[in-house]
Amino acid sequence: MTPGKKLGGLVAATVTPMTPDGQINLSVISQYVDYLVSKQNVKNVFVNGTTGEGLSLNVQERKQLAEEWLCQGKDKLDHVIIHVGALSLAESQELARHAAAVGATGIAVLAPFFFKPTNKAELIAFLQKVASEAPAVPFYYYHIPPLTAVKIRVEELLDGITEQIPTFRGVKFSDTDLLDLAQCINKNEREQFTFLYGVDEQLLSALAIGADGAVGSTYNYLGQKTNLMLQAFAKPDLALARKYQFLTGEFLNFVTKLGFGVAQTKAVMTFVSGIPMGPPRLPLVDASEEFIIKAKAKLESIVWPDSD
Ligand SMILES: CC(=O)N[C@@H]([C@@H](O)[C@H](O)[C@H](O)CO)[C@@H](O)CC(=O)C(=O)O
Repeated sequence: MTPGKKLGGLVAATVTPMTPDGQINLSVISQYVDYLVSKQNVKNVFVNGTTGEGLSLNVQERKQLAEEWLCQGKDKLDHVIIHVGALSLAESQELARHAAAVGATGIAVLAPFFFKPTNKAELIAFLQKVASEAPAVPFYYYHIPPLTAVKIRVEELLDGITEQIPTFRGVKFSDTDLLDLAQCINKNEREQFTFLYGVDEQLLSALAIGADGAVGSTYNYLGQKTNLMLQAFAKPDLALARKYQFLTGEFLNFVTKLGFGVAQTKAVMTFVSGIPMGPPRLPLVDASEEFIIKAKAKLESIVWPDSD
């Protein structure tokens, strides 16, 4: 890990490799780290999140995964952020303490989504009790209302947040409400929060309003192409940046129509990286053979600007 290096750029929301019989498969994580670094030029990971089926794993499995990513990523990755959100506050606190003990460079927590916080004060109270268990670890709020249905606006949440959560450093913003994101960035620029966008097909729009980077599933296999988009945006060569975004969008649009989620991401990662990611956990079910054939053909048919 690279202590002190500001979080930004691309963060791969890792899938959780599983054996054919559904146990977590720690043995391929070393290979996974090398693949992300060498083939995708991605040196930040977000472990046990949505793509990692974190909420479908038990506490022991989540700890084992966190440890393995931190151990294998030690001298290779810049940031290993561990998602420690859970419906049980006690479990979330236990995971936060563990992430701190094993050297996570950040922890993230989503809003509890069965009994939900109904207002800012309730949400902050929950987040604060988790963050305080890891008082030396940067804390990120994981905003993903399409899955949690907790729609408290982040703009409102951030107002005065460091008074209650001194370790608060930023947001993983997985929502399409770019007005909310823009207001967060506009108001908090001077506070140096980090805003990582989580809707991969719209990343360029988020960059335009000032996002520092992105966390997402596609950076597992389109990281290198998306890095080229980031470079084009920084240059700036907006026409080129748009081309990358449109092509990523073309792929996601295609697979979304076939039915696309974490199971399908695991299948795509398996055929792109050659690392067996295994099946997802119920209630998710394996991607169909038809999906795999069509998604592979689509991905291979895309002519990227750098390969023209
Ligand atoms: C709902 C969902 O899974 N969103 C993904 C995106 O990366 C998403 O897969 C991508 O934009 C394709 O739609 C991420 O925001 C999730 C994520 O970062 C995570 O796994 O924690």
